Amino acid sequence: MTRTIIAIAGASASGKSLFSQTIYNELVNELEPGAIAILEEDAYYRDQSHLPFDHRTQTNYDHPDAFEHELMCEHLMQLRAGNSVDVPIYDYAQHTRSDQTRRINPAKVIIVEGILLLSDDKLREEFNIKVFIDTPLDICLMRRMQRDIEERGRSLQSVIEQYQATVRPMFYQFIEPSKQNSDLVVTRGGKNRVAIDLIKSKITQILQQ
Ligand SMILES: Nc1ncnc2c1ncn2[C@@H]1O[C@H](COP(=O)(O)OP(=O)(O)O)[C@@H](O)[C@H]1O
Ligand SMILES: Nc1ccn([C@@H]2O[C@H](COP(=O)(O)O)[C@@H](O)[C@H]2O)c(=O)n1
Repeated sequence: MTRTIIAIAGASASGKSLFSQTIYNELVNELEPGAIAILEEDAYYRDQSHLPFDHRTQTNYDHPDAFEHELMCEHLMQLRAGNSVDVPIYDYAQHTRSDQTRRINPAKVIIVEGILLLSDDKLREEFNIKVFIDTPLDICLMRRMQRDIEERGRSLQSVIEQYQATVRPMFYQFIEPSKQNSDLVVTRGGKNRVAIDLIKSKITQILQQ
């Protein structure tokens, strides 16, 4: 069976999760069970349980080295080959993996979302369709502040410091240039209805082949 892997990349808080999740939620009930799956790059942040908490807060989470991309690549190859994989579950408040995993079955269409998907040569080879969510960075920062404080256990001060030290510089060094590797650039993030419908139609077409 041919499987299609769709990558959704872009800055932190650009709307990648909302975009991917909207497509998934709107399709999942009208498709046969197991036709579509969703996978997050964030699940592949390296395990740091061997480090004290204070050290874990100092990690540059926007540099490619923060991710175990080799494991992600291996999992994508396994899914393409028709095998299930056990994906780590990441804990943002603890800055490390939890001891739980989530089983992902080999769906015909797999949506993958994450900040650095298109900057990694090996990972890029696994993607059939590459989308870049292009949201202005000031909008991303506002959304990130709200989300990180409400959902990821952060203080306003820590969001501002991390943004200046790593998030913004790594965006310009790695994420923004990777836009050139995309097939499609989507403006207005997770609520671009035309783009959501286009990807949904493409997925429906793939599943009918
Ligand atoms: N177009 C949009 N309009 C309003 N809010 C949005 C939009 N896109 C995303 N958001 C919100 O911004 C926050 C970050 O979006 P999210 O999808 O989690 O970003 P990412 O996955 O790129 O980090 C979330 O709270 C989300 O609901
Ligand atoms: N312990 C961690 C791990 C990651 N981050 C930040 O998450 C961002 C990527 O996730 P998005 O959902 O926003 O795409 C990335 O910019 C990291 O800075 C973190 O703060 N702490």
